Amino acid sequence: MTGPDRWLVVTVRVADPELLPLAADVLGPHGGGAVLEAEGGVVAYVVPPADADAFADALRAELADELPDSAAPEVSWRWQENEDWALKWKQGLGPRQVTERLVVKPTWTEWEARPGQIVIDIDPQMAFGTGEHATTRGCLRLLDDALRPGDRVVDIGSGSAILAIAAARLGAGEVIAVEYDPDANINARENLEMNGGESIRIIEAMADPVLLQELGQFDLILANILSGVIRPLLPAFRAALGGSADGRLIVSGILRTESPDVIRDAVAAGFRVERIDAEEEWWSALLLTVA
Ligand SMILES: C[S@@+](CC[C@H](N)C(=O)[O-])C[C@H]1O[C@@H](n2cnc3c(N)ncnc32)[C@H](O)[C@@H]1O
Repeated sequence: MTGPDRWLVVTVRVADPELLPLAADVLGPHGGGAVLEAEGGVVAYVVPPADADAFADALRAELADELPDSAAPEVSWRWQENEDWALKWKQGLGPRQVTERLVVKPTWTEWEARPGQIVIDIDPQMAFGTGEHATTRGCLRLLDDALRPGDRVVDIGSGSAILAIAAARLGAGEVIAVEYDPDANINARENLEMNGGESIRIIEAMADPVLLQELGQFDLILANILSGVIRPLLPAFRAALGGSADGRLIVSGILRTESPDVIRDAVAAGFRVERIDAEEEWWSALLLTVA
């Protein structure tokens, strides 16, 4: 495990739990994109700033700007030694069989793979996407079913690149990963190397309609980001799938309570819901393009 000697562990609580994803969106970039739901709110491990109180004040101001007043965000922080943190991760984690074919495991654990099984090694670092989150697992389950050999795939908000790696190992012809967080991408590149994913191209950028248009046409798009990011991008996703006879979009990072709004916008953009995968409070879906 690399990183500083200690982390500033920052927790944001909000009055309305439905606003937690928005709080995560504000906190995420400070913690390299990685946000856990714990301690009654959202938590990020932040590289120690020069002044923790000043950092917390600046974060409070940012939250006040980005969240509705009803959120009433509360920010608290504590220090945690890096060694303990790494150990905590290690002690709690093991291999996870996500589908018949797909297994995700930390490198220090063993898994005896059956013929045809795909084992992805991901060490928990600062990037989101270890298989420990319900949204990642939802995407992997839908992807295992939806991917066709030779597909051109883009993974939007790739984090650790776990979904991009799975797509490549399931037989995609070309995979592009888009992620704006440089720290996540350092981790993602290590993961590509560890999993034979060197052919996957990582684009370090904010996904927007212009970038999507530049990247060309795809058969399958993966987007495990927050619903607030996904909804405005749905028309651009639809356009990027327009050249495929069989365009598929897998979305996640959506709370069950947010799913009606996502479905409404997806239908308006030219999709229909093919399959839903819900785990805990999270909702993921495979959407198909309609003519
Ligand atoms: C919930 S994580 C998903 C990581 C991984 N794909 C998975 O399924 O586990 C979302 C990631 O999207 C990135 N992200 C959020 N909005 C983005 C945008 N507009 N463009 C590129 N990356 C974005 C975040 O930095 C974060 O790493």
